[in-house]
Amino acid sequence: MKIDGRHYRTIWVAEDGWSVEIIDQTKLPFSFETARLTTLDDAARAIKTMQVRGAPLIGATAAYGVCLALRADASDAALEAACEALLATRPTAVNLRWALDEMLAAVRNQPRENRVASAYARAAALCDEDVETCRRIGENGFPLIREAAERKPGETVNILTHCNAGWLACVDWGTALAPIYMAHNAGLPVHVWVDETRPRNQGAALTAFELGAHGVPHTIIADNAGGHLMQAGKVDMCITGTDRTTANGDVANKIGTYLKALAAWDNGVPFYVALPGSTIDWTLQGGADIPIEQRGADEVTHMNGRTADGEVITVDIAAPGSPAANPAFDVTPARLVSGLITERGVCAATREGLEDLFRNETDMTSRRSD
Ligand SMILES: CSC[C@H]1O[C@H](OP(=O)(O)O)[C@H](O)[C@@H]1O
Repeated sequence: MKIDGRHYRTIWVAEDGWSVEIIDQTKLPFSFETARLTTLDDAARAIKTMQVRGAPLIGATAAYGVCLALRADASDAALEAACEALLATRPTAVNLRWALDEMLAAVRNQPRENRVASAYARAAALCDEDVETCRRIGENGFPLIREAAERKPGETVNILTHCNAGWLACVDWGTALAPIYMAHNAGLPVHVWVDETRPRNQGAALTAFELGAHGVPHTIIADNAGGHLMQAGKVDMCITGTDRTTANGDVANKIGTYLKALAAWDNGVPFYVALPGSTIDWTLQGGADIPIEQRGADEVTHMNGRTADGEVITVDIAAPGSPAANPAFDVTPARLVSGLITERGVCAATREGLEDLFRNETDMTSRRSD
């Protein structure tokens, strides 16, 4: 998408033809900075520290992490070690495993002298595919917003989203935000309630940043305000992303998603989840088996922010010495999901719905377990 009129993806190969540039999302929204990855360790660190985040972008970064590793050593042992190191960075987003499977399939049977070129070609193709996939998610989700607008002519369609599932979570377009961009671009009156999304504030810092940059009307809200707004009839639908959706339609997403889905269910508000096929884990038959990342307590007890004189600092926000727990994701059962918006269409959050859309993808032979 565009930043100050210039088009960006979230990740790209630098002019030297081999190092990898990313938008450093830990600097947003107060500073737009890029970072250059030149080694496997750089790529692993970028994922682990959330310089890049979001399931599709984590996968894309891991793909280029394999490229950087093979430049240093294209042996079988180095390839396996690189995939193992990257897989260990964050456990919940299945796109990480999916992307590594794709890279292994592209290079493992290549002679060593061809591996680097094959890896860069596959990584570039994964990024191009993600852009097209997310664009199609936008196209397939757009009618849901248009129909909501037709039900309330002349009024604004209010959509609640949680965390960041926009173009900053992908290579471009995004998943949950893609239909919103399409609707805005088509002139539909949309407004987005943006959950701040504690503790890392991806909503307040990233979703608000990218919606503002694109001119989409939005309001940041405390995570705990969504249910109240739904009770007041101020939310027409919810659309979130997902980091891993199981074969039966259970959805792992940023912590707090489940509570929004419960509030939506209680208030008759449609709750949609947008995802690419690469986020479906066909090896899991239910959400109870999804690994939930436990991140550091400091993310809960501390907050980054900008002071009045423009300095970005980290402050304590909790009673000193109190322990804190930080599960980074939760699982929304399929029964609370109104529909899954994918690049192949919209389906029910059921095995049948997913298999109807992804029939040729359900072959388990190409999927490794975590
Ligand atoms: C399109 S995937 C976006 C997904 O990823 C976020 O998690 P994180 O920021 O920790 O990588 C969140 O769950 C979003 O819904």
